[in-house]
Amino acid sequence: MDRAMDRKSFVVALDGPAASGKGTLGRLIADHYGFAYLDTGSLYRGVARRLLDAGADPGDEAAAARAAKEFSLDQIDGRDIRTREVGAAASKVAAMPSVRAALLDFQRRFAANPPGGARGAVLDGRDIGTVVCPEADVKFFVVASPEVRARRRWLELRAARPSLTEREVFEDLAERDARDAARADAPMTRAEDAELLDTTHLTIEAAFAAARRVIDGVFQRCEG
Ligand SMILES: Nc1ncnc2c1ncn2[C@@H]1O[C@H](COP(=O)(O)OP(=O)(O)OP(=O)(O)O)[C@@H](O)[C@H]1O
Ligand SMILES: Nc1ccn([C@@H]2O[C@H](COP(=O)(O)O)[C@@H](O)[C@H]2O)c(=O)n1
Repeated sequence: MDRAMDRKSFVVALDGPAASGKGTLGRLIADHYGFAYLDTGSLYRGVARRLLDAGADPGDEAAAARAAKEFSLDQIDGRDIRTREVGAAASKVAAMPSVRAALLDFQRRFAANPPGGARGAVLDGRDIGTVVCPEADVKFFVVASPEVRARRRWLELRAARPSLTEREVFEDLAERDARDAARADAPMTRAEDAELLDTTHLTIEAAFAAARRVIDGVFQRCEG
């Protein structure tokens, strides 16, 4: 493993639709291999949160681009960016090329020079394997059925919002996924060289074990 990682930062890219399990896997992979982890969705959510807090329209591209240019991760410390409203607004600002351009450099720098001197980086999002890090060492496209994803996200959100129904979450995810896949700039799509990881019937531990097998296989090929 050491020789494989002597060189540049080792990059793991995780893409896929909402609530498929990318972030869960990303954190586990980063902990296991001692890599830095970046949830790139939090950048788009942070921009959206800022606009909503300022009473601005998330459809206002000039305001969104300004917020993206001024964005830094510490702006989201302690802020609730995991709400339905922020998720929906994030996918609107994420369709704007000027917003994506303003956030691209930060993501690429994180991958190439992971913070804390880590030897690798795990990034999860929608366009990591296709646009942000097309040269990533390992790419996954993580999926699960829409029903299973809606259930998982509903279980997560209902404590803060007991009136929320599973159907509403299902519809939110369907709308967001459709917008993310249809936009012209950096749409959500599986990179040709990405491993498809379907977590519909996998526990978190089983999905993590499947991801580790792929990553360990790449390490071994690098060493051999
Ligand atoms: N294999 C699994 N089995 C059961 N629950 C899971 C599994 N993977 C993830 N979860 C749960 O599903 C929810 C969504 O997972 P996670 O946040 O990792 O998805 P995500 O793809 O990163 O979503 P988003 O793109 O919206 O950030 C979480 O509550 C997580 O604990
Ligand atoms: N690389 C990325 C990451 C995210 N987005 C957009 O942000 C929205 C929220 O992301 P979550 O991962 O937190 O669900 C998502 O729906 C995308 O619109 C993106 O475009 N590119």
